Order: sequence, then structure tokens, then C-alpha cells
Amino acid sequence: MSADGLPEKFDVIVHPAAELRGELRAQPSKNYTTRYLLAAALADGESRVVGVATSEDAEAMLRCLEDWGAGVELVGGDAVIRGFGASPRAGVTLNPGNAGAVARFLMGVAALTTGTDFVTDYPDSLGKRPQGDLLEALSRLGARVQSRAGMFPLSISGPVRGGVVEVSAERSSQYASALMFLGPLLPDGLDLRLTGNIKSHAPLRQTLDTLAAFGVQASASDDLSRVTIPGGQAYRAGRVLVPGDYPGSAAILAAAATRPGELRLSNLREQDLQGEREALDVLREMGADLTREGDTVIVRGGRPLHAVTRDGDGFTDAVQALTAAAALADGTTTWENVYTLRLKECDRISDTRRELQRLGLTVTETQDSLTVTGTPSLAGGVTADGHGDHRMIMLLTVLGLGAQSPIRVTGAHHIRKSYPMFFRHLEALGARFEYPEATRA
Ligand SMILES: O=C(O)C1=C[C@@H](OP(=O)(O)O)[C@@H](O)[C@H](O)C1
Ligand SMILES: C=C(OP(=O)(O)O)C(=O)O
Repeated sequence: MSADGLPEKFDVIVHPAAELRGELRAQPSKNYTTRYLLAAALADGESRVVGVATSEDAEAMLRCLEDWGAGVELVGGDAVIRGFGASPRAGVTLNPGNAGAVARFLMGVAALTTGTDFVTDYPDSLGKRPQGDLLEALSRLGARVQSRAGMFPLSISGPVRGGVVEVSAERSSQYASALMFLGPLLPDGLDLRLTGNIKSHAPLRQTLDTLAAFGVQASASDDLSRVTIPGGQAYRAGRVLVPGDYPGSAAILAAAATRPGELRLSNLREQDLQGEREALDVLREMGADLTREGDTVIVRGGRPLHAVTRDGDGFTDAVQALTAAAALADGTTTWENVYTLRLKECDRISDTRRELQRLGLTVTETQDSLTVTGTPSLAGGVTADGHGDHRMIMLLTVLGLGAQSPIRVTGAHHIRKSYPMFFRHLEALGARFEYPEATRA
């Protein structure tokens, strides 16, 4: 039994919810947890990361940092990290599980070592995600890299000195973030040129924000095409506080907007660099009654929602949640400029189209967009495939709450990648779930 009290592996049967009502506190941010833990390990001395996420991705980062020689102690909800500074242990095999950002950030830092191997126990998910753009940049810096056609398993050996290097930011921002974590610890620093049509600007700004929080100097052009990081710096150990998580909260907010009732969701600060904060504006534009009192977001649900057309790249990890709202809204919604969704835990364009069609919805896709025609009266009564993807599981769960008959979502335990308490939080609002044995790995 895990900390959430649910079986190790399970499907979820989602019962329609007549209403959702209550108060919740947003879980700690996934993206800030991974960043702060890594920056703490790159500092000499002891740091305290206050209120860390307890998800599988956070555990993956902690495990890998420990394997590299960091001291890790969990004290209450905090992580106390004794850093290895610029000297992670060489000759170690790291397994970042299914965590893309964790894997890429660690791959950058691996250039400080004289050899780090990377494996994953998710060959069908992380194992299929592209790493070539980052490996190429590392190799241009002088690192020796080996991989299976630009994918896991792989090895990276430094040391490297730094200097000017190009990295493509077209498929993922995580490659550039990885180099940004590495840069300050190199003798010559890094003058990064981000090439291609830069995607996911928001996480890049979260990386710059993290460097600043640990006393590292870096400067970036407004469009982020150039990031300059002087070399020979040290990360300064200290105390940082993890903010609330917008991507996971977007799914709770979408659920609350599509059912009658009232939700008060606290711990979502207004000034925040998480791009998924925009989910609030999108829901409002769709017609949701959504207001804010300080760090608390209030949704009075059940108002009819209508379709929107938006560029989704700014809120990439909330697109699935908002697709649930779109599927229960009146009209045809399009998310544009979302090609990178194809490169996540599953293909979040084609796989989403397939699952929504299974539910009877009209859905089309192009290479970089997804279009859904919604219906306020979704029949349900089917089994849908969670595709081992936490955000797909959130999307299908929100649909189950709003459908007329229950929806079974397979492999729902993968919710733990980013939001272990997701079902428990919805139960606290009145939702009802069953957790039968998993029919999908
Ligand atoms: O830097 C990060 O922490 C992340 C960046 C985004 O990825 P891409 O840059 O690949 O879009 C996001 O989807 C992911 O969940 C976390
Ligand atoms: C894509 C995601 O994460 P990652 O890239 O870190 O695996 C996500 O959290 O939706």
C-alpha cells in the first residue's frame, strides 16, 4: 500500500459527480521541486527545500542525487540536501524512472563527471523520448556521449570547459534548462544559443529563477534565444520554498468548473512563472466563474462552458486538463502550436484523439494542433486507456466526473508520476471512485 492508501497498481472507475464542493490546498509544484532539489545538490553545504512534492518524479530526482553523492534527508515535508557541489560521483548508473525533466537536467550535469550511465525502467515511455538535441550539444562541448539512436539507455562523460554552444529548443525546453544548470560550474561558463522555434518559454524562466535563488548569475535575451552564464560560479546553499503546482491544479479546476458546486483551492500564488497559470484565464474565457482571493482560487461550477481557440504552448502541462473542459463545453475548441505534446509520456495529440473518439467525441488533429467538439451530455460507460500518462489519466477522470455513466481508466496508478493525491483530493470534494486491479501495466 502506498502513502495515498491505494493499491500498487490499479484502474480507476470514475462515477459521475452530481457536485464537487470543498476546500483544498494545491500540492507542491513538480517543476520547482525538481529544480530546487538539483540546485541544492549542486551547492556545497546544506540546503533546505521546504514543502517538496512527494511524487514519483520528485523521488526519482532524490534517488539520482543520492546516487551521485548528495546527502538526502526528508524532515516533515521538507528535503534537507547536503550538496556535492561541482563534483557528482563518477561511474554511477542513474535511473530517473519516467521523469523527462529530471532525466534531461541530470544529463546536462553529467558532463561534470568522467562518466555517468543512464537507464530507465520505462522503456516504452521515457525510453522513447528524444534526447538527441541535448546529446549533440553536450558532444559539441567536448563530452563523449553514447546512446541508442539518441534515446535511453545512454552514457555521458566529461569533463567539458564550456563556451559558446547551440542547442535546439524546438522539441523541448528541457535540453536548454539542462545546460543552464551545468553552465555556472564550468570553467568557461556557457553562452547558449537556443535554435529553432523555441517552445515552452515558461519552464526556461523557472530555471533562470532557480539559478537566481541559489545565487547564480545568468542573463538572457527577452526572447530567450541567448542565455549567458559566466563560469567558475558556485551554487549558494540556502532555504527555498516550493510554490503550489499549477499543472496538476488545472485538472482540479477543470473538474470544478464542469460540475455544480464550489471549490476553494489555496496555495496558488498569483505572481508565478509557471505557464499553466494561464489555465485560469482559459477557463474564464470558456465561461467559468473563477475568482481569486490572494493565493486562493475560487470556482463556482456548473456554468455552461463554450469553446475557445488558443496557442497552447504557454501552458503545455495544462492542455490535457483544459481538453477535458473543452470536451464538456459547447462548440469546437482548438489548441494550436502544441507539437511538443507528441513527445511527452505518450503522444498527447494522437492518443488523446483516440481516447476522446472512443468516448464518442468528434476530434481531429494536425501535426501541431488538436481540435475537439464538445458536448455537455457525454454518455460515458466505456473503458479508456490512460496510456501510462498522468495527464491523460487526469483528463479522462475529469470526463468521467462529468459523464452520464461511469468511465473506467486503465493504469490509473501512473497518476503518481506527478499527483499521487489526485483521486483523494477529488474524493474530498465529493467524487466517488473504485480502484479495481490494473488491466494495464
Ligand atoms: O522544465 C520542466 O520542468 C518541464 C518542461 C516542459 O517540457 P518541454 O519543455 O519538453 O515542453 C513540461 O512539459 C514538463 O512537464 C516540465
Ligand atoms: C511532460 C511532463 O513531464 P516530464 O517532461 O518531466 O516527464 C509532465 O509533467 O506533463
